This record gives sequence, C-alpha cells and structure tokens, in this order.
Amino acid sequence: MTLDVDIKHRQGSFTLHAQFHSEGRLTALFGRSGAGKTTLVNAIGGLVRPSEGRISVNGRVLFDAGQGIDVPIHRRRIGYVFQEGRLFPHLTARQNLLFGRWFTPRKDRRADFDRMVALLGIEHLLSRRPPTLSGGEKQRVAIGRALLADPLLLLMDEPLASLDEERKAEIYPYIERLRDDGRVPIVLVSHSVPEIARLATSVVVLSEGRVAASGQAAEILRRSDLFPHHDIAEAGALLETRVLRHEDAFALTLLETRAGPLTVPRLALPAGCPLRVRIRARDVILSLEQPHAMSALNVLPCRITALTASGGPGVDVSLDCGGQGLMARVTRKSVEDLGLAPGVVVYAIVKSVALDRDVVTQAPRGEDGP
Ligand SMILES: Nc1ncnc2c1ncn2[C@@H]1O[C@H](COP(=O)(O)OP(=O)(O)OP(=O)(O)O)[C@@H](O)[C@H]1O
Repeated sequence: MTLDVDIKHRQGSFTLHAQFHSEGRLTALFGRSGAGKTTLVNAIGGLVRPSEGRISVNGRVLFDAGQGIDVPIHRRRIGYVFQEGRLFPHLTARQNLLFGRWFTPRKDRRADFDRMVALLGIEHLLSRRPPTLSGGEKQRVAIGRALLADPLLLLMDEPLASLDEERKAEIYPYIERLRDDGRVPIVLVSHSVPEIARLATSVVVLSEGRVAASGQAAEILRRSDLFPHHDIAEAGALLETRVLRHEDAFALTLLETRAGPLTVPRLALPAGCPLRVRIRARDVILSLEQPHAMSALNVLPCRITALTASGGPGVDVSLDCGGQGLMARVTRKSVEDLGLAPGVVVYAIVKSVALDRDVVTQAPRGEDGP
C-alpha cells in the first residue's frame, strides 16, 4: 500500500504541516502528546478538513484542496478503531460486528465473517454484550467491526492505550496477524516505543505538528535523537533474525543474525522461524578486547561508525556488526577512557536475559530473517 500525505491544517494556535510517503503494511505515527497525531489520523479519515494539501491511499485521492476533492467520510472506506472500543452496549458482539457491514455497498463486501472472527479469536464472544467483555476483548470486537466494513485502510488511534500490559500482550498477536495478512494496510497511533518496535513496518515521527522523520521501522528506531527524553532508553537496533537451534539443557535458543549468533531465553518456536529482536542501546556494553571468562553469552565483534552526544553524560555509539547496525549507550567518560572513535573495533556485549519476550517478537511477513 502507499499512503501519501502533504497537508496543512490550523486549529487554534496549532498548525499541522505533515508531509510523508509510506509503503508500510503497518505505519506507526509516533510523537509526544500534542504533536498532532490524532489530527493527522482525523484528516486521513475525513473527520478534519485540512486547509491545504492532498491525501491519497494507493493512488486514490481522498482529499485535494487544489482540485476541490474531499471524499465524504462514508465513501473513504476507512476503518477506525478508537482508544475505547465505542461498541453499542445493547447489541451483542455479533450484532456489533455485523453493524460494520451495513455501510459497505453490497458489491464491495468481501471480508468473510467467519474468517475475521477466527483471525481475531472472538468466536466464543459472539453472543455476549460489550459490558460483559474485558477491555482487550472489546478492542478485538472493535477491530473486527472496522474490518468487516471492508476498509481500504485501517486507522487505529492508540487502540491499546486504556489496557494494562497483560491485556496489550494479548492483542499484539492479533494485530501482527492482520499486518501479515496484508489485506488491509494499517496506520497506528502509538506513544510506546516497544509497541512500535513490535508492530510497525514503517514509522512517521511527528513533532510539534511537523514530520521529524519517516522511514522503515529499523531505521527510525535506532535514532535516539527522535525520542523524548524518557524514551531514549528504549532506542536501539532492530535485528532481523531466525531461530537457529535450541539448547534445551540450558533453556536457551540460538538465533542467527548478520552480526553473529545471539543467545536468548528458550523460545517455543521451530528452527527457521523469522523473528525481530530489539537490542536497546542501554543493554549493550562495549569492550576493546574480546572478553573471556565472562557470564554474558552474546559477544559481537563490530566497528564504531559514529558517536552522537545525547546531552548529559550519555553518548550513543553506532556500530556496524558484519553489516548489521547496532547501538550502544555509554558515558562520555567511557568514550574518553577507552578512546572510542569512528573506525575503532570493539566487542558489543549483550546479556541474554535482556533479550526477553518484550524484545524478541515475530518478524513482519516479508522480513524473512538475516
Ligand atoms: N479542535 C481544536 N481546536 C484547537 N486546537 C486543537 C483542537 N484539537 C486539537 N487541538 C490542538 O492541536 C494540537 C494537536 O492535537 P492532537 O490531538 O492531534 O495531538 P496528539 O499528538 O494526538 O496528542 P495525544 O498524544 O495527547 O493524543 C494540540 O496542541 C491540541 O491542543
């Protein structure tokens, strides 16, 4: 899918001037509160009318101020999932799901009810009413309702924000399935770096109404300069990997990466399974010599490509490990003491336990390992 946005919109003292092109199956809109994410999503959905510009999805123009095109909301064929599900409380889950269909012309109805229900794992909920469902179950029904209207694009505005970590973890696999199913491209608003690292194929970073950066998830996530201060610790590299083999005696799994083998806690996945691993810059230690007699299992030889001062005591060290980018966050003092500079060969040390289920996730289809 392609999503092209180039719009200006003023509301009160705030101006949104967003310009980007995305080809991702799941494009995440990231930015701090008030950056303009909801305004942008509303403009794509037709709830907000920009003062200037153009929006098109797969070449289909939804809005073009210059040409006087402004496709009405119900003809845009865009699904919307809000933070709170907004289901009809007096209807059953099945009736809520079918409600989505009524607005789609008969000739455009392609989504298969049973298939969607199975994909979202909500078969057993169909006769229940929303007040009896958990937050996560409601959101799955809300996603199903949006998809059964056969949208050409699904907008999700922080759909998991009101859920606790456990409920979120329950829904991620369903969003991953939708993403990899590839039938409907998704635009997801998210505040959470781990969520983006898990789900996104592309990321657009908004800052004060402007696009600070946009591109492939891996490329954006290693740029700590793009993240608000409290999120910097989450910045790091996304590695495309594959399960190599298991070491059952130690409850460990070996992954194959371009940077070399990585050991992680045992995964219940078969050999060959493609994965994404996020290695946070704060979980990487650098050594000038190859360490031995040490408990950390992951030691990756690499070359420093750049040093970026991050303000305060920290410095981000960009590394090239056999063609795989990696990041380490060290102190300015370590940079001086160790003589770290571009071109210097170092060993990156990553503790296996830092690579837990939060950072080892299913790779989007198409990202097929190293
Ligand atoms: N109807 C409105 N009139 C005037 N200003 C508005 C209106 N709606 C939103 N704003 C302002 O526009 C800016 C962007 O708001 P928006 O809701 O798009 O941000 P956001 O990135 O989605 O924030 P959050 O993450 O908190 O939801 C904010 O400064 C907000 O106060």
